[in-house]
Amino acid sequence: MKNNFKKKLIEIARWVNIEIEENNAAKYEQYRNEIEIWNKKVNLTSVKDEEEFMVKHIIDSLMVLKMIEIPFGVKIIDIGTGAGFPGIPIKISRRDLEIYLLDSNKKKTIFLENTIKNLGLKETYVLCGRAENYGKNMQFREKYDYAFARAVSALNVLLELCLPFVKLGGFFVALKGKEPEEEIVQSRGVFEILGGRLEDVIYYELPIGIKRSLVVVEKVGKTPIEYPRREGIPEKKPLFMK
Ligand SMILES: C[S@@+](CC[C@H](N)C(=O)[O-])C[C@H]1O[C@@H](n2cnc3c(N)ncnc32)[C@H](O)[C@@H]1O
Repeated sequence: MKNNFKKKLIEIARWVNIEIEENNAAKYEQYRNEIEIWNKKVNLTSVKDEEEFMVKHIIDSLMVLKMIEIPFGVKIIDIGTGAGFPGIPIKISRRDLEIYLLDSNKKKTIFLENTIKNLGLKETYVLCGRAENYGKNMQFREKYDYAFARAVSALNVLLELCLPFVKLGGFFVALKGKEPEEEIVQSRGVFEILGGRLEDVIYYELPIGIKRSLVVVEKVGKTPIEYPRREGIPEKKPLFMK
């Protein structure tokens, strides 16, 4: 029954010490309903089960707020946001944040525009296009306090796509699986090339025992202007140190 959604979400979130307010739970329900409707025509998620949706999409996104102290009112970009993860759940819980949702898939960005309007989320903006192109545009380059990315690419590729957006002193946070170590080793030297420094790896567990991690990278130097390379190259020829 629909009314159970809010109660169930609040309860599941409490298993991992996340407190969801009743009115925000209603927003999450509305968001889920939007996804369900649009999923018939746009491939937004393969997660159909309600509880799985709560855990793998909503709670997993909110874990970022639980694990990292994000200051009031900062500017965030979610790169390869898809249906809005982690950006939209983060915005629902933290209305003070200014959120940019970037994705290259036009249909997904139409869904996002529509959903933001229906949910009444302020200071939430949708960018349609490739991270490689936006990252070269001075209007967006080194303008964000935080960049997030979940399920987009391997870490060495993500560093090239995401670090250009981050201000000096800001952070790029990659939402990764339970064993990010191999990707971190593969990214050795790449952090430095792009002006990053591996700050922390945070491990956590979702309510149904799924293990995940956050790779936190601080922006300590400017990203050289030749990065990101042109569209498709970061993925095709990831930066790699021998
Ligand atoms: C597997 S989905 C993940 C979506 C969401 N972050 C999540 O965790 O559910 C990856 C998304 O990244 C987008 N994407 C991949 N490469 C991109 C790029 N270079 N620039 C912008 N978006 C990109 C795709 O269009 C897709 O929507």
